[in-house]
Amino acid sequence: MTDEGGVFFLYGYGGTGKTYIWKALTSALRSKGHIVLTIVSNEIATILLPGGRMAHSRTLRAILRFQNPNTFNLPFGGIPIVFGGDFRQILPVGNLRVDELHYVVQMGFVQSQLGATFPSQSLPEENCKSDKFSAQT
Ligand SMILES: Nc1ncnc2c1ncn2[C@@H]1O[C@H](COP(=O)(O)OP(=O)(O)OP(=O)(O)O)[C@@H](O)[C@H]1O
Repeated sequence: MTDEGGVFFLYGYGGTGKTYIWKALTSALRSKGHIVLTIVSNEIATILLPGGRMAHSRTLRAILRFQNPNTFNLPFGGIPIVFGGDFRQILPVGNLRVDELHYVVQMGFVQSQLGATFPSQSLPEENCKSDKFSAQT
């Protein structure tokens, strides 16, 4: 990651290494003195990330209030943001099947005008099927 910031999206099946990358990123940035907010969508996920906090309006308002005249036109005012997750793990909504929900969210977010402006990285499914990590952990 450069010092220029940006918005990124990290995506992959369960067990492919998303949390591992977020933890590594968070530790690397905090060790350099940067402020990193780890915001998650459900209570259980707060224990997975160091300093994890539930997303709520107060947190989001603080992010959206950030103003820098030099980066005014950039998404989120130029704050570096790494979105991520696995849409297959979203809890059921109404009568939608998991694969339908996954499709709806992906189309609405990744394919949106905003989603089209930032790089999206998908972790390979083989990561979770292989035992290549188990020898190292
Ligand atoms: N690059 C890596 N090197 C070593 N171990 C790794 C690496 N990436 C992931 N792992 C290990 O693989 C396992 C699964 O990774 P992780 O929990 O990050 O996956 P995940 O995509 O966040 O899964 P989930 O979506 O189910 O939360 C963990 O035990 C993690 O420590």
